[in-house]
Amino acid sequence: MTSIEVQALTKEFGSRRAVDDLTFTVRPGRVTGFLGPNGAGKSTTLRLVLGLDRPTSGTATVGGRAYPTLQEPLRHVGALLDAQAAHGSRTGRDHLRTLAASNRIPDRRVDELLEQTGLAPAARRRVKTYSLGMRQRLGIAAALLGDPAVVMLDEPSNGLDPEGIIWIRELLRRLAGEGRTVLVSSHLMNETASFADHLVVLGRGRLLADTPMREFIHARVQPSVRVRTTDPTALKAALAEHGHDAAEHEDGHWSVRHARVDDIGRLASAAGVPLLELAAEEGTLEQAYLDLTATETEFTAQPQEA
Ligand SMILES: Nc1ncnc2c1ncn2[C@@H]1O[C@H](COP(=O)(O)OP(=O)(O)OP(=O)(O)O)[C@@H](O)[C@H]1O
Repeated sequence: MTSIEVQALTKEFGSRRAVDDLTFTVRPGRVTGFLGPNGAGKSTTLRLVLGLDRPTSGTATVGGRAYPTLQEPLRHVGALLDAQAAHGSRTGRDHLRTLAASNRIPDRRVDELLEQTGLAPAARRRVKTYSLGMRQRLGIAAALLGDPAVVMLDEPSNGLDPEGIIWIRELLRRLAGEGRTVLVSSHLMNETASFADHLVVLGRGRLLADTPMREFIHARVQPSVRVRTTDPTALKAALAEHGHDAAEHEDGHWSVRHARVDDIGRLASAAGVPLLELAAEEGTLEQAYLDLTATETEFTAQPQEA
């Protein structure tokens, strides 16, 4: 089993600390969402893991080894960092073949990946004619060429159409289900919520959270019960009588905080309040993330140098 281990990792660019004493482990068999505002240090951390930058101090290893020491690295770690990186004058197929050859990966694997990523019809077109979404798919194909145990993707949904977004979600779930280590950075909270089991959250280069996604949400957002009725006065009275705190929304539904759906259902029924809708409302990742951003100083605006 191959984990990504980041240990006391620090990277300075001049006087700017992009990554600040980071320690975390990304484990196999689950999708880890990598979150944080612009400039938090996500891409720098991924680059350090891939040996594309040298740390100022600390280490980043994959399965206990530094990436540059891996032989035929595509067979161990697949990464998508920059979808624009492919050479525009090559065809998609040639781009993948070149990568495959340098890691002794057979050409048939290239054709498999072109099929899997939906690029087969465009395989013989030059990359410069590809849309952003197609380049993104090409980058994902490149990452998966060597059937790696570790997959790291920076904003993989970027530029994908709705069908592509569903495809990437299912792909990530499948890769984790196969026991691989999957680390995915994203700014899209709904997207991340749809595929991640675990979260690593950065703010100004520091670790703010390393926790299962459910715990991250539950620690910050109280679940509530959503209710709609034809008789708001009676509902309000019944809730107040039982000490429930309820808020009415513009569209006419009510949220009852810190409540269980069974209790509200029983209470409404006993009071003869007609219900049109009754549902448990789980907190969302977006709410939890915004709660964190509101409370952590690491999220406050970073002065940008000219
Ligand atoms: N090569 C570099 N030279 C100087 N500063 C850099 C360099 N690369 C990154 N930085 C700085 O390091 C900080 C972290 O940047 P990084 O790109 O890692 O953040 P990020 O979390 O990936 O952001 P985003 O969500 O916008 O992609 C930023 O302040 C950035 O300006």
